[in-house]
Amino acid sequence: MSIDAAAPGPLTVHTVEVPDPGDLLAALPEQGISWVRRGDGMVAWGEVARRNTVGAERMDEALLWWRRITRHAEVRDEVRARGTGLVAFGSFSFADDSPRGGTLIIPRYVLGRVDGKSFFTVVGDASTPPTSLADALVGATPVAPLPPVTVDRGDEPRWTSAVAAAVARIGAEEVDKVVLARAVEARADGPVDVRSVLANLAADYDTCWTFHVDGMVGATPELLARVDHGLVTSRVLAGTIRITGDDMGDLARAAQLARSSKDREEHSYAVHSVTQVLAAHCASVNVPDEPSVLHLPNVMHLATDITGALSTPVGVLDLVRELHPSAAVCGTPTLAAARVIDELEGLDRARYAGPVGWVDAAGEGEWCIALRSAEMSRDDPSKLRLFAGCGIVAASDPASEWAESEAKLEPMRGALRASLN
Ligand SMILES: C=C(O[C@@H]1C=C(C(=O)O)C=C[C@H]1O)C(=O)O
Repeated sequence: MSIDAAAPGPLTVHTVEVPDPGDLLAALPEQGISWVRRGDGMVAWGEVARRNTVGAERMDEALLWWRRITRHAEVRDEVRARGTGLVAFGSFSFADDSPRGGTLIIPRYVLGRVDGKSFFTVVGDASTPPTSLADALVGATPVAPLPPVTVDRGDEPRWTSAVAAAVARIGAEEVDKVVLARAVEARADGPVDVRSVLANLAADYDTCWTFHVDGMVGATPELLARVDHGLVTSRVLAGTIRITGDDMGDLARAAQLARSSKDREEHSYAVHSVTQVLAAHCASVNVPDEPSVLHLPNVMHLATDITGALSTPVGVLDLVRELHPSAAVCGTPTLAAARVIDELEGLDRARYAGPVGWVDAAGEGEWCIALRSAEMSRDDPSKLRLFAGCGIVAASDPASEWAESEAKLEPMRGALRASLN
């Protein structure tokens, strides 16, 4: 089943090079789209068309729609770099049965910077007059400062008993690994301007992808799939410790993380699930023998960058469809883990832990997993729902997993400058 926006007539797309705009997020009008990492990437605003889908076929339907539109578009691309020409941004629910489904959005304007080149794209139809960047920004409102925000603490006994139940199900050999998540409500004294949240996330988590697509906002470290000139890359994260601020102690704990058999086991499931999918589409896949340790301001993760040269004619969204849900956010084996999640979690994850990213007309693009994130309420701009989850294996301890989930909530709580309720 799908909810279709009227299919637009043939689109005309024009990308030009522009002088470096400086801070991309500072240029973003209210409610815009963000895909920014280390200061580069894209911001986008206005909406030419969107496709909302729900159900198990949500990504397939969105992809078909996208292919139909790109086939008919007239594109004049004077820059020819990553993200230029016609692009769509999207976000999809974690679960097949989530009413939040998924969406692909074609924005009217895209401002981007990649490899030192800045570009501006305008999407319209044959009757759209030429628009400069300055024209496109007319009427943009200044960023509203954040009102005071409080965040719930969450129900520790309930969640830790779900973790204990998951450990028991693993002990009973029903699953090897399962990822359990939880959500906390954030409430502000007034409307939250997503741009101040994005600015804080980008400042604090520069190496993560600071995203905002269709009300889903966050700074994720996990790359599900990037396709660039036929080369596919995926960054698998699984196995986590929190940063304490004591540098020597944290370094020792990083070394411990790299040796920990519990974390290595959790990590290997996630690497295996991604490698299997990529191997079906690449002549060879490069998987480092040992994971590295990724340092973020709040946590450290075991990380493996998997790469391959595509040997079948698939695009990034085909890969995303096959990779989701990876063992990093669901578990192993996938179907059994999804069932345990359904039974123990008691949560609609909505777009959390689902794919978020962008795709271009050639099917290339970059998609991450929507982690360290929050869903903004559609009805009330002063409400958000923050999510975090943890991979549970046989050796998991419920209290440590709670502490880990707290650390994973930190990016969004920090970006909201929230106090605990
Ligand atoms: C589920 C989350 O993170 C995932 C789970 C991890 C783990 O359990 O070690 C690490 C990174 C992510 O793959 C989250 O941030 O909410």
